[in-house]
Amino acid sequence: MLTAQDIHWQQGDKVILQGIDFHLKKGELVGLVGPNGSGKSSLLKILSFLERPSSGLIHFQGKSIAGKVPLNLRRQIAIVFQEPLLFNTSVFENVAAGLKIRGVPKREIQPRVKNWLDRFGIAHLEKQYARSLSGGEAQRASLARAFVLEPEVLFLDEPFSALDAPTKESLREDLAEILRTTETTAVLVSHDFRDIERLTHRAVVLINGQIAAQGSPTELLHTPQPENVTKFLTHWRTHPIPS
Ligand SMILES: Nc1ncnc2c1ncn2[C@@H]1O[C@H](COP(=O)(O)OP(=O)(O)OP(=O)(O)O)[C@@H](O)[C@H]1O
Repeated sequence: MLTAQDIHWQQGDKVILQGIDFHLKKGELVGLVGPNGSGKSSLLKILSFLERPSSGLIHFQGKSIAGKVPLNLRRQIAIVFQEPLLFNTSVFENVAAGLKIRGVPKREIQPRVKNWLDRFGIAHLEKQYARSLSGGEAQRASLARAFVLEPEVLFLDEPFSALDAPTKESLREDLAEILRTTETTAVLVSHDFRDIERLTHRAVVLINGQIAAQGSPTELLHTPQPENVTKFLTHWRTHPIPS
C-alpha cells in the first residue's frame, strides 16, 4: 500500500537519506531502528508526507505521490509523535477534533470517541483538560486521537520515549493488543528493541541514512549481519526482552 523507491533526502549540504527502498503491505507493522542521527525520523517524515524527498518515487494506495498530496490520501494516515501535541481543551475534544474536521456527523463522533477513550483506558478523563494530564495519559489521548480516525497507515515516532519505564510498559502492552485486534498497518520509530520485538513484524535498520539490514526482530538477532549492523544490535543481544 506504500512504497518508496530510491529515496534521497538532502538539506543544504547534508545528505540525510540515500537510496532508500521501502515497502509496506496492508496489515504490516514495521519498525525503523538505528543509531542516533541515522535518519529514522527523517524517513518517517517522508513516508508520512511531512517532507518531500529530494529524489525518488513514492506510491501510496496505488497512486504516485508527487507534489502536493491530495487531501483524500493525506487523510488516510495519522501520526503520533514523542511529545503528544494536544490542544488545550478536554480529552474528549482532543480525540474528537479530527473527526469534526472531516465532517463526521455528531451522532457518530460521540460513540467513536468514547470507544477509543475506553480502549486506551482514559474514559474517566474525558472532561479533563489536556494540560492536566500525566505524560502517559497524554500519550494515550494522542494515540486515541489517531486511532479514532481509522487511518490506513499509522506512523508512530518514538511514542513512548518520554515516559518512565512502568508507564511505557503498560502502554506498550495496550498498544500491542490494539494493533493486533485492529490489524492496523503501522510504521514505528523506536530506540527500544523491546518496542520493536513486541509491536512489529519487521525491523528496518538504518545506518548513516541507508538501509543496512531488515528482517523480523528474531532474524536480525539470530542470523549473521553486516558488521555495522552487528555492532548496533549488540546492545540488544545483551539486553533481551524478558519472556
Ligand atoms: N531539516 C533538517 N535539516 C538539516 N539536517 C537535518 C534535518 N532533519 C534532520 N537532519 C539531520 O539528519 C540526520 C538524521 O536525523 P533524524 O532525526 O532523521 O535521525 P534519527 O535516526 O531519527 O535520530 P534520533 O535517533 O537521534 O532521533 C541528523 O544528523 C539530523 O541532524
